[in-house]
Amino acid sequence: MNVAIIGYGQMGKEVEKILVQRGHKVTVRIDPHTEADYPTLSAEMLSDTDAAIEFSHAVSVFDNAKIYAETKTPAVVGTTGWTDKIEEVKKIIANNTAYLWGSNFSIGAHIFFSIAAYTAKLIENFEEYDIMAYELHHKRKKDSPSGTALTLAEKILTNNTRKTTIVTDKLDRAPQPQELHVASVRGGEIPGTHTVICDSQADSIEITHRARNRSGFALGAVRAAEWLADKKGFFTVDDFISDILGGIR
Ligand SMILES: NC(=O)C1=CN([C@@H]2O[C@H](COP(=O)(O)OP(=O)(O)OC[C@H]3O[C@@H](n4cnc5c(N)ncnc54)[C@H](OP(=O)(O)O)[C@@H]3O)[C@@H](O)[C@H]2O)C=CC1
Ligand SMILES: O=C(O)C1=N[C@H](C(=O)O)C[C@H](O)C1
Repeated sequence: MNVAIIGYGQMGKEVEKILVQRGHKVTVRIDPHTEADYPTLSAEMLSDTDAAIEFSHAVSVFDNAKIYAETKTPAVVGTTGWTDKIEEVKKIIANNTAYLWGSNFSIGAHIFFSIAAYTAKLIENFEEYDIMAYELHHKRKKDSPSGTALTLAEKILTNNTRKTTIVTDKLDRAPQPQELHVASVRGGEIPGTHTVICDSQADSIEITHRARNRSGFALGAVRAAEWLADKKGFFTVDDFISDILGGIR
C-alpha cells in the first residue's frame, strides 16, 4: 500500500519503520514542526495514497477527517483527546471512506481490557472490593487522562453497576462510592502503563498493562490499515481486534 503518515512525531516515525518492514511505501509525511515533507495536509497530497495513518494532535482530527472523506482515503487514527467530537466525525465519514479510530492499537492492551472488564464483573457482587485505575506516561504527553484510560474506565462502568461515573480530576473531597477514580501521572520516558486495582480490607488485586516501547502501537495501527483496505464506514479498533482475535470479549 501507499501510505500517508499524518503526524511525524514519536508514533509517526515508529509507524514508518513498521510500514517499511511490511513492504508498504510511505508516500507523504505531514507534520508542522518536524523534518516531514509538508506542514499541513491537503486533498492533493493524498492523490496517490491507499491509506492514511494519523498520530497527531486532537485539534487536527476534525479537519483531517474532512480531507479523508473528500479524497475517499481510508484512515487509521490513533490520536487521543478528541472523542467529544466523535459523532461529528462519524457524520463526516458516513459512507465516503473507511475510518478506524482507537485509543490503543497494542494487542496486549486489548487482552488487558478484557481481563479488566471480566474482573470488574467478578467483583460486582462482592461489595467489599472497590475498583480504581491509574495511568503513567512520559513527560511529553499532551492529553490527560490517556485515551486508553478512558476506554478502560468505560469498560469497567459497563461491567460493574456499582460504578456509574468517571472522575479524573484532582479531588478536594472523598470520592463517592459510585465514582470510578482514574488518576494520571506524567514524567520520564514511560511509553504507557495502565493499572486497575480492586481493593478490599483483606487483599488487593492489581492488573497492569505496561508497554515496553511504541512498536506494539505502531504494528497494530499498520495491521488495522491493512484490515481496513476493503471496507467503508466508521470503525473502532474493537471491530478490528474482535475480528483478528476471534471476538475475545
Ligand atoms: N492509539 C494508540 O495506540 C496510540 C496513540 N497515541 C496518541 O497519538 C498522538 C501522538 O502521539 P506521539 O506521536 O507520541 O506525539 P508527538 O507529539 O511525538 O507527535 C505528534 C506530532 O503530530 C504533530 N501535529 C500536530 N498537529 C498536526 C497536524 N495538523 N498535522 C500533522 N501533524 C500534526 C505534532 O506537532 P507539534 O508537536 O508541533 O504540535 C507532533 O510532531 C497522541 O494523541 C497520543 O496520545 C500515542 C501512542 C499510541
Ligand atoms: O501519548 C502516548 O504516548 C500514548 N497515548 C495513548 C493514550 O492516550 O492512551 C496510548 C498509549 O498509552 C501511549
